[in-house]
Amino acid sequence: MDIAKLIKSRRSIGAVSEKDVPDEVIQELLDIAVWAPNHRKTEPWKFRVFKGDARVKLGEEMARITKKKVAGLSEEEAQKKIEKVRKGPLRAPVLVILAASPTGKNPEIEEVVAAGCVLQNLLLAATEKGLATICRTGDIAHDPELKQYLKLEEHDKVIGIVYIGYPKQEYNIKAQRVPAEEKTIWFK
Ligand SMILES: Cc1cc2nc3c(=O)[nH]c(=O)nc-3n(C[C@H](O)[C@H](O)[C@H](O)COP(=O)(O)O)c2cc1C
Repeated sequence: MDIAKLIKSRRSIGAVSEKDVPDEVIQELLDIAVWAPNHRKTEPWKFRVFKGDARVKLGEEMARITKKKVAGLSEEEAQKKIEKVRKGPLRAPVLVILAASPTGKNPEIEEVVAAGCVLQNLLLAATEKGLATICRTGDIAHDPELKQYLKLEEHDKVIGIVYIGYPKQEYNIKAQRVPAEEKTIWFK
């Protein structure tokens, strides 16, 4: 697909079927995604892939962590929040958690940006293959305890949880962007 068309047609889509996305397809997407620019070739990113029952266990871990953080909410609100977090990972057959892993060789922002480029590569490569994706975060994504569960280092930063699956239907989602012109000053 023409690159401009691909970039503009990518949309965040959460509603996917339970149909499995083969491991080889996910591996191929990750192998494409890592072709991102990165200063001093530090390649400051890590992936954690969840499929099958590992998603259930991830949801349980997220619920366990969330339970500790619902002070101040009513019993009903707390329960609702915990259950939402528990079920979260079941919304797609595959979750790719992408983290930036700053190496100290570059300013941290540069390493985070490089991982952000990986994110966009991943989303576009998936779109090109007819897969639906959405990157989600929320408080839980940045929780230090979750990082441990994900076998990430303390200084690693979760960029997002990318939900990947086959779309339930064809979507024609209207989207728009503020023209770049409105955010640009040219110096000539
Ligand atoms: C780092 C990052 C985190 C995001 N977190 C969430 C999220 O927690 N929940 C959500 O619904 N969408 C999340 N999104 C997706 C945005 O909502 C989405 O990209 C935006 O609405 C624009 O829509 P589009 O992706 O279809 O162009 C996130 C996107 C990025 C890049």
